Amino acid sequence: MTDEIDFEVDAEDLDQVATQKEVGEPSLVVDDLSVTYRIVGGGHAPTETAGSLLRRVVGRGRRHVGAVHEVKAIRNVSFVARQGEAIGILGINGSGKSTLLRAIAGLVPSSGGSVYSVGAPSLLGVNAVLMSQLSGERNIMVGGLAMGLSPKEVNARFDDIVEFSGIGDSVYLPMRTYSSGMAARLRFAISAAATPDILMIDEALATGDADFRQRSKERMDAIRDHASTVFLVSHSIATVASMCTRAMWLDHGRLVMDGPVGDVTAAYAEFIRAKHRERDAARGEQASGH
Ligand SMILES: Nc1ncnc2c1ncn2[C@@H]1O[C@H](COP(=O)(O)OP(=O)(O)OP(=O)(O)O)[C@@H](O)[C@H]1O
Repeated sequence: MTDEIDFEVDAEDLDQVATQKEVGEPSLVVDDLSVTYRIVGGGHAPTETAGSLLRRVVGRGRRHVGAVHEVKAIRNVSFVARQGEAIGILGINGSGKSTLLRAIAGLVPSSGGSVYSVGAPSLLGVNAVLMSQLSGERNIMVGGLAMGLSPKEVNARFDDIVEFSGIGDSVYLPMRTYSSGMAARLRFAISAAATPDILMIDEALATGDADFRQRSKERMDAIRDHASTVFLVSHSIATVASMCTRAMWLDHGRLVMDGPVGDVTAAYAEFIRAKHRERDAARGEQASGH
């Protein structure tokens, strides 16, 4: 867990508001879900103090290289998502946002609780299958297959994906040559090419321009029209406010707030402002030598 606070509070581009749609049947039930990562080796817990480090170094501590420690990334989270909802997931670094999506997609095992879903939730996020040494073209195939499309379906949608991403002829170059914005736009275009029952997008929209965001929003709306649910992880309060109808706020793996997007983004923005004030005050004290 870091105490880094690296995201905006002010909505500089709230030109759009998420389209309200009639919500339908439950698409996903998350019941008392917990996820614990077990880390083998490394030798020390992240909370280690100078004292505990000294004890360990001089051999009186119990920890040793090869020790296992646990990170409770998700703690007893429960909610029901419905068809037609666009749900933003907010929280500072390390609060458990990606882990929650990965657990819903079945990519990490849960240590407690259950997830029930209609269809298979599809996750194409920052850490997804795409490979930097392959061209965008090959990655469209790899990503499309990972989203559940057949090779024929991927080929049929290839031009649309390239056009949506706006990367042009760069699609034939290795992805490692892309800017982070280009890569993020391509990932989003691939994930949005399928219409899964539950689409989960991890940090894909942060780098697009206004035009790309508008197209993304339209695509997310179209997916929701198909009785699907969209989850969107973002560090940007403005993105969640403009793309989502509902928001969840995670902190230390706990779901601290879940409700209409306006209420949650307002409370979360206040929390971030308070963190900024704390940090500035601490810096001020340091600077004045206290
Ligand atoms: N594969 C892993 N092995 C061990 N610990 C992990 C792993 N992935 C995440 N963690 C830890 O689990 C906690 C939650 O991480 P997660 O990536 O889900 O948070 P996040 O809110 O998505 O963070 P960020 O905003 O920085 O992407 C953090 O303490 C992180 O260090």
